[in-house]
Amino acid sequence: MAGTGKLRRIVVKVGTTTLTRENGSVNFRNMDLLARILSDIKGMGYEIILVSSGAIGIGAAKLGLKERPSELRYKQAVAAVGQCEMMHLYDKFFGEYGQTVSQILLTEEDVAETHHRENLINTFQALLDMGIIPIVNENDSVSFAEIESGHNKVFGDNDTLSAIVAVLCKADLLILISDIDGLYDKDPRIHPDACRIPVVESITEEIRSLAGGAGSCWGTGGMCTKLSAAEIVMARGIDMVIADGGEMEKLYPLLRGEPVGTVFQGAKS
Ligand SMILES: Nc1ncnc2c1ncn2[C@@H]1O[C@H](COP(=O)(O)OP(=O)(O)O)[C@@H](O)[C@H]1O
Ligand SMILES: N[C@@H](CCC(=O)OP(=O)(O)O)C(=O)O
Repeated sequence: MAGTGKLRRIVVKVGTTTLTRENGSVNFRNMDLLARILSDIKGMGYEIILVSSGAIGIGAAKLGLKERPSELRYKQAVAAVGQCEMMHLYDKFFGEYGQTVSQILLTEEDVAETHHRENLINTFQALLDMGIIPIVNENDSVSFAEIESGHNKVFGDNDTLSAIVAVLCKADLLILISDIDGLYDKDPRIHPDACRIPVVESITEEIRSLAGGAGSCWGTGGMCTKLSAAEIVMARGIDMVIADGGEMEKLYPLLRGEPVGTVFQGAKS
């Protein structure tokens, strides 16, 4: 696990719930903190790939909408506005900490088609070689898998997308930053007595039965898609951690191997 071996390449996924508030406004504090900590961690010698949700949430904030649009074409239009604004903010915040960022927007076909996939892997490698932080999102204005699908597709939400990116880039660790510090034995928003599960060794039916949907109108997928992501990376021997976006400083002890959030242990070969 983190902190114990030659951990080097980390995929970090951040959810809409960390980048925006429930009232719909952009959480600049969290975006700035994320940029500062990831820049710092990169300075410690790690390679960082950021998978960021938030195009629709940040687009809605920019347009003054009070809730996520429900019609597909409006979601896609809002995502087109929000992706631009989100990258502007990342460029600004990461720039403050001396980093260059880049944008990679993906659809399912980009990963499924061999030639596209190879190009994609080469692009990630070249960016990392140049010390640039790739920031990935689904290409929401073109693809409707993620923003419409629910949990049943192989590709179709940023939790799963981050797992696919982690596998493509042969990452050592996937960190999902959410509005909650891990998987609980029931949804803590509904059950205040819920207990956090510190370590998961395999995604059993019992573990699946604990996962509920998104906790707010801004998040999508909830724990269901996070467990799908865990299943993908664990099968490839990659660890995954769910960590709390409200306690981002805990990424430091996490990388020292201290117990943080819920750790999903990758299969040992
Ligand atoms: N068993 C569970 N343990 C923890 N959180 C759960 C569980 N079941 C459902 N959830 C919900 O999942 C939410 C996080 O997922 P989501 O809303 O999609 O956020 P994100 O934007 O980080 O992807 C939590 O706020 C919580 O309400
Ligand atoms: N691609 C969409 C995010 C969809 C998604 O998976 O959101 P989240 O549950 O916040 O990770 C966007 O950028 O708004």
